[in-house]
Amino acid sequence: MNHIFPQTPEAMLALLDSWLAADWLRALDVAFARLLDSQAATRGESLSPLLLLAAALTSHQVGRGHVCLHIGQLTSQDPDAILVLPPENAIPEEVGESATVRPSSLLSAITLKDWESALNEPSTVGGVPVDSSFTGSTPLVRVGPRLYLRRFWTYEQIISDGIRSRLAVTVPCNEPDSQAASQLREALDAMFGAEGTSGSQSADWQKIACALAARSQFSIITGGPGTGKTTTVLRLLMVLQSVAMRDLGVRGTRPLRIRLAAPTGKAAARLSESISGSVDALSIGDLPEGDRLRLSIPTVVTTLHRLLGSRPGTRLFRHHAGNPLPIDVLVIDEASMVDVEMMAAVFQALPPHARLILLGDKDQLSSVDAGAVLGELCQRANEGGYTPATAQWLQQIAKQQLDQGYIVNESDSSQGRAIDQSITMLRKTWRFGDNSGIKALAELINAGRLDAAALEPFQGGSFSDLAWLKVRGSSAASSDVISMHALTGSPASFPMKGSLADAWSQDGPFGYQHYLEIMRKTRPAVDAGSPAFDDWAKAVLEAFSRFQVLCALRAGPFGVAGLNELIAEALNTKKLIQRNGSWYAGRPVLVTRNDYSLKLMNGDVGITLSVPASVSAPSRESPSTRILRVAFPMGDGSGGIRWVSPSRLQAVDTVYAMTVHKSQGSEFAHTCLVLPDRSSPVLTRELIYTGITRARNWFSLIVPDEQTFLDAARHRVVRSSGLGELLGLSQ
Ligand SMILES: Nc1ncnc2c1ncn2[C@@H]1O[C@H](COP(=O)(O)OP(=O)(O)OP(=O)(O)O)[C@@H](O)[C@H]1O
Repeated sequence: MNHIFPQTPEAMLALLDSWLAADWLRALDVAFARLLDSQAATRGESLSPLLLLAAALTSHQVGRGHVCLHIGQLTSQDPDAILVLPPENAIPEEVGESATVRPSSLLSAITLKDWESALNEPSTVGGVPVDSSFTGSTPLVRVGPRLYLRRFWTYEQIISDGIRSRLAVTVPCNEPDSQAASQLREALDAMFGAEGTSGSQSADWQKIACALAARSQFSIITGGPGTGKTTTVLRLLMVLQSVAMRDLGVRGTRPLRIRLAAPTGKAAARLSESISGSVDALSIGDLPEGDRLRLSIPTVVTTLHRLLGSRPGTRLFRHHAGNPLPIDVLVIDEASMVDVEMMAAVFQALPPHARLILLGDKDQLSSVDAGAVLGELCQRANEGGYTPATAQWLQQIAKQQLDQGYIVNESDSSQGRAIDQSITMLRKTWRFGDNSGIKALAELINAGRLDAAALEPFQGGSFSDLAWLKVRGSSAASSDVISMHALTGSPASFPMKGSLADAWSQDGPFGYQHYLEIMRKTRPAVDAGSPAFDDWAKAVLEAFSRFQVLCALRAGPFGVAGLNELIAEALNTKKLIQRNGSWYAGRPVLVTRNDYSLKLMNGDVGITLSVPASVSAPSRESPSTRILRVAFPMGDGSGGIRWVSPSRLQAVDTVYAMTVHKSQGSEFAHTCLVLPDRSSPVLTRELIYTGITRARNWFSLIVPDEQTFLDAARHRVVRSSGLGELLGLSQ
């Protein structure tokens, strides 16, 4: 240890306090170290300063999305980078070198052996081999180089046990000559055709996904935007239900009880809309169950919180191992947003026989809270990792021939694990045409093949759905470009030509002026009655959802606060809104905290409208008196509007600009991503990819500096966790 390393617990706690004062750590992180110190003192023990540091840093890493602290990395890599200390937004003058010691200086002489001996404290740290069942109650748990808060170690165990027990179930259709296999074959052929929907030339990954998911109690279907995840899961549910319905009448059988869920209200509403529109349109070939089959597929999608029965103010749910959900199949969409704690709660609430199907895009940003469950489980999805036995089964049941590159060599025991056999990556994009710039840019970023030359076609106007706007730092000229784009969507900056441009401009790309014009032009007469105002609100909300400005940061001119102000001011100047207070007609707001009494969820978007007093509730005011109310979609599949008084909204932000993190699970016809003028640890490949893939028809990028974009696209996020190792996916 070097001379600056604190030699006593008191000195270490004082150092942690200085990190807290400098805003490097959260109060929670330091309080945790203090708690361990005082617990040890009551036992008459004294903990080593290094252990106290480890405790605070483990809590710090959890706050940053990691499931654990990777001690090995602290000795082999730059600790400042691993811990992001000083934090990305630290102001150098305030936390100058003299004020605080950096982790790199503090830990420069600390070896792995030092860590191991400090953590060898059985009353505080439970040390366990990778998959032993640990029943101790120590506040920290160490598994090899990973140090966990016990709660988070437990979540990983629950998830891994839930997956492993489901993968271990032998399903009858696994045996190609069985009756179950022949029923599955028939149902798959009815839904996809004997050769699959891609024709006989290439593998139909959707049919493969259905077949693999049908033979496993746990499965994942991953893929980029528009690769058909929803379409595939719908067909899968039809296949599962059709097979289940054939057995009806056999004692004890009934149609499958299926539930669909998503992590946020927004994502749930989007899946619900997509499924409702698809069930009737789906061809079910000559399956004998006919319309009964369609009716047995739910179209209502609930949030995970609602499904599990969250209890406000607690971490507990109404459904858990002692009161499991009464279901047979659970589908979770947008699973990349589900953190370890919620995923563990799902596994606990599922009855042991229930099938779990996860859908999501493995390359998107991970959950806001700790964990990267989908990304970690899908780390080998690109390569396939199917065993020869799986490939042969797919050939017999789905009539799909896997390319050799996706099949592992059976002699390599580290490959072709059980979990690999239940994951399918959809590889063909159906939503975007071959000339789509959105698709090409997203693929380029994911492939990591990025340099200035590769960006040229995107900047040079080769794609009609993509606009690349360069601005110069935070100058007045930059502000003008951003405000103009936010107002109009700048159709002229999309390289559309001639009559195509005219046709397209009818339908976009729009900016915010569009929804404000709809608001002004289609406002019902004051005595039109509540249904007319509901319809008006729906039209305004729909128009608003056609465009969204996204950004990476919260603060600064290119962050949420700066952009919201810039855009609101520009709309005000153009008299599209009248900002005479914090609440005004046209103000769009984003709910930032669940509010169960108002039935509003974090992420819900509403628009402030001026309506007659009688619209939202019986009122003593004169019917002609106009008041401000915020219109939110009801979000229960009814298509209704919930009117809320602004004074009741405690946690909302204006949402002309939204962070990419908040936009997960949403999609907009025109998405504009504004990047800051300097690199930041927040700017990552996952963030850029998630931003681009929120766009359905048009994508515009506003970049002050091309290098910032390139740096971001090269910077990957790797969250520390042990789930992959527990399931044999990584060492
Ligand atoms: N096999 C297919 N043949 C023809 N069209 C398809 C096929 N699969 C999907 N599509 C179409 O592609 C579009 C995108 O499909 P879908 O919504 O299922 O994709 P997704 O991966 O769920 O999209 P998202 O990224 O929005 O979650 C839909 O219009 C769908 O009808």
